[in-house]
Order: sequence, then C-alpha cells, then structure tokens
Amino acid sequence: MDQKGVGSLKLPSEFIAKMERLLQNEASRFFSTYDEGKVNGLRFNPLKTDRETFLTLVPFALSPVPFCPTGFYYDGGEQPGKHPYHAAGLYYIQEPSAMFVAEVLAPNPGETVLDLCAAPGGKTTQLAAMMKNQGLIVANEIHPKRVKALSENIERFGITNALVTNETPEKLAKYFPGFFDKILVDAPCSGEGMFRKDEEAVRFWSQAHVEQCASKQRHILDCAYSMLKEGGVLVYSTCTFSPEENEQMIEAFLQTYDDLELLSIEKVHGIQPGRREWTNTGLEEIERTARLWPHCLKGEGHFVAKMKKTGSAPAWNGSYVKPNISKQMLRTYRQFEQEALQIELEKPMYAFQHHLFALPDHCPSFNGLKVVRAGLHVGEAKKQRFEPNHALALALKPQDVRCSLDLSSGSSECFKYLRGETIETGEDRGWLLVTVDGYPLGWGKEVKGIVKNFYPKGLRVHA
Ligand SMILES: C[S@@+](CC[C@H](N)C(=O)[O-])C[C@H]1O[C@@H](n2cnc3c(N)ncnc32)[C@H](O)[C@@H]1O
Repeated sequence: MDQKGVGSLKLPSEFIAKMERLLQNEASRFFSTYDEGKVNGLRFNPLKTDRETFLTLVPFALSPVPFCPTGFYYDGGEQPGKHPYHAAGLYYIQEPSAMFVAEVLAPNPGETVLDLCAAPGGKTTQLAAMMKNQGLIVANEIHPKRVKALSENIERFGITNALVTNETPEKLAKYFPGFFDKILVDAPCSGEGMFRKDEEAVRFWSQAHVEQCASKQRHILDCAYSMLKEGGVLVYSTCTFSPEENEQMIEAFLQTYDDLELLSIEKVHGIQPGRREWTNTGLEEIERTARLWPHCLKGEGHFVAKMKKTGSAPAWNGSYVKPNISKQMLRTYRQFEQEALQIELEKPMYAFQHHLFALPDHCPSFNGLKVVRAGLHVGEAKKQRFEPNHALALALKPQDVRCSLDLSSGSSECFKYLRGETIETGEDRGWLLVTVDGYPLGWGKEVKGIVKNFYPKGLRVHA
C-alpha cells in the first residue's frame, strides 16, 4: 500500500488524505501528534487499595488522568508491568483515553452488566471495580486465545463477580434477551487510534477494512440491543477515527430502533463532541457523543456513544444456576477453610468436575455456553485434600487468612517467589498467603521449614 512518512511513522496515503479532508484546518495539529511519543497510562485497583496509599506505595512518577479518577500517566522509561505490584493486581496498564469508556457506562454495585467484546479486560477490570464485586458482570470474548488473557486479568484484579464466556454475540443474544441493565460494546475496529502504539494496525489499514469493521460492529450492536432491559443503558466505543465506524454507525443504529435515546456525555478536559457534519443526515444530536482526540488531550483517541432503551423489552425468562456441589466436596473445602482462612465463603458453590467456584450474585444458568470462569475459582478437591486456586489468593486480604508470608517488593525473596522457587522460613505452618508489602501474590505451602511455591507456572517470571 502507498505510504507517506508522518513524524517517525509511515502511514497509508489514503488514510492521510481522508483525515486531511475530514479535519481540514485541524489536520496539521492532528498529524503533529505523530511526532510525539505514545502516551502511557495505568489504573490503580480500588478493590485492593485506595488512591492515597497507592500513590505513597508505587515507585513510579505518576500524574492524574483528568477524565478517570483511578487513572494515571506514567513516563515511557518506566516498566510497571515488571513490578511485583503488577503481579499483585494493584494496577492495570491501559491506554489513557480507553479509561474514559467505563466512566461513561458507570455501573453500580448490584447491577447486571455485559462487556460483550472484553479481551484483554481493560474495561472489564474497571467496570467490575466500580461494581465493588457486587452484582454480575458477564465478560465475553469471541476469540479463544484472547479469552485466556481476559480471564487472567480478571483473576489478577481480584474480581469475584464475573462470568467469563467465549461466545459469539448472537449466541449470547439467544440466551439473554432483555437481561442486562448495562452493556458495553467496545467494538473491534480499524484501530486508527492505535497507530502510534501498534504497527500492525497501520499495516492492516485500508478503506475496505474500515467498511468490513463497520458491518461487523453493526451486527454486534444489534445483538447488544436485544439483550438490554427496559431502561437499560448501552455504551458503544471504538479506538478509531473513521466516521463510518463512529458517527455514521450510531446514526444508522438510532434510525433502526426508535426506542433508543442518545444520552449526552459531558465534554470536559478536552473531550470533544461527535461531528454532525460527518453523519449522512446532519443529525444534530450526534454531538451528544464524545470524541477523544490525540491533539486535544493526552491519549491516543477514542469515540464513545451512550444510549438508553426507553421502550419495553421482553422480560428475561431464563433460570438461575443452582449450586451443585456434593456434600463430600463441601466438607473437603470447609476443612481447608477452617485450617487456612479466617473467613467463611458464603456465595453459592458450583463444581465443574473437581474444581470449585463461588458464584456471583444472581448468576444465570450457563448450560450450553462456553464458560471459562464462573465467579471466584476457589480451588480443586484432590484426594482427601483441597488445593486453593491462585484466584482465591488474589481475592483475599491478609487478615482473611491464618498465616501469611510478607515479602518486600525490592527483596530477592519476592523475585524468587515470582520465579517459582522455594523459600526457606524454618517454620511448618501449612498453607500461607504470600504477600508483597501486604498485598497477596499467591499461595505457598510451608512444610518442615520450606515454602513450596504455588505461583502458577504460566505466570512465572524468567530469570
Ligand atoms: C477493542 S477490542 C476490546 C478491548 C477490551 N474491551 C479492553 O478494554 O481490553 C475488541 C475485541 O472484540 C473482539 N471481536 C472481534 N470480532 C468480534 C466479533 N465478531 N464479535 C465480538 N467480538 C469480536 C476482538 O477479539 C477484541 O478482543
């Protein structure tokens, strides 16, 4: 494809010409952002810590993202993904403009929420944290490989109210008509806002791809619409600039469903309205949507639209999942609980073969769906004993367990643990919650002075 140099990047000539035509005298400001480095952000995890504590704890220089109370910019020279606090789920590394989307959906504790295109979980982790682990969030990802990363991020963040599925939007639409209070469609898109971060997105770009994405997005939105409750709220977002995937997508969607009201998103901190002149009908209300432009704020770029279903919806008539755990399995678990924990898990328990899960509130029956995680993975019943899962460790607080081993974040012992090595302690206390500066990292089992390492093999750091 014909390309032209812009800043340090080579961009498709057709994309440059299109943006020049769309942005006119704003285009030079837009293109000048390609001379600047990408913007880096992370979001702290309010399920595990609070803002003040977080700021005194982390060793990176941070400055606040103005449109996300949990978001911070960090300097490109830092490597927060390699710090033990990342393994402990104290933050999620996320492009800053992406942080605005969950703020717009703003779910409340106890609601029923769907994140339809969820991997790798940036928005799911933010939504679930806003829900304070109460209610239900169905986090779905269509691609089997990407759903694994989603599930791991949910685990790392200590999220206990997520049903993680690996389904198509149409399959979910059949299961959940009229079921959700709030739905996020963070759509697969042509990724024009990712060009500074991701060379693949540049290579993949063509006008034909923009149009393919638009037709996929429309299908996903139709599925999402059918899953909304009466009064339910749907947020649609992309990380691309093309009007076909943004203003024109929402314009056509609103033309199809006359019971959808477009809600206004507050335009503060450099956030701009959607462009009326880029719709096909000059739709004035499109200015209620939001555009985050790299030349107007510190972020790579996003589009966000928020809609409410004002008409009636068929009442969901599915059933809720029933606890299925055997008495023997429950006994094995309770014995572990008495030995190792100071709390009792009170959620309904569900067994997938030997694996035990504590279900989210009001969990719908998921028979026939590809479920990757149902709430909190508590552990596995083995012969006469119970082995706690890593997810349980990351969802606990040190005061929830009888014994813990606290390691300092700068210590060699901490990195030994993350590499999967044993640690000598000289004691014999059984299951230990291993923590870094008081935040859970995983399990260890202390026998005859040695802590056997239960940090999952797939997560271990290589020396
Ligand atoms: C923009 S990404 C989601 C990012 C995610 N929400 C986050 O914040 O981390 C879009 C996701 O949609 C998925 N996807 C691709 N095709 C899809 C389809 N036809 N239906 C639903 N999801 C699809 C992609 O695999 C990708 O994970």
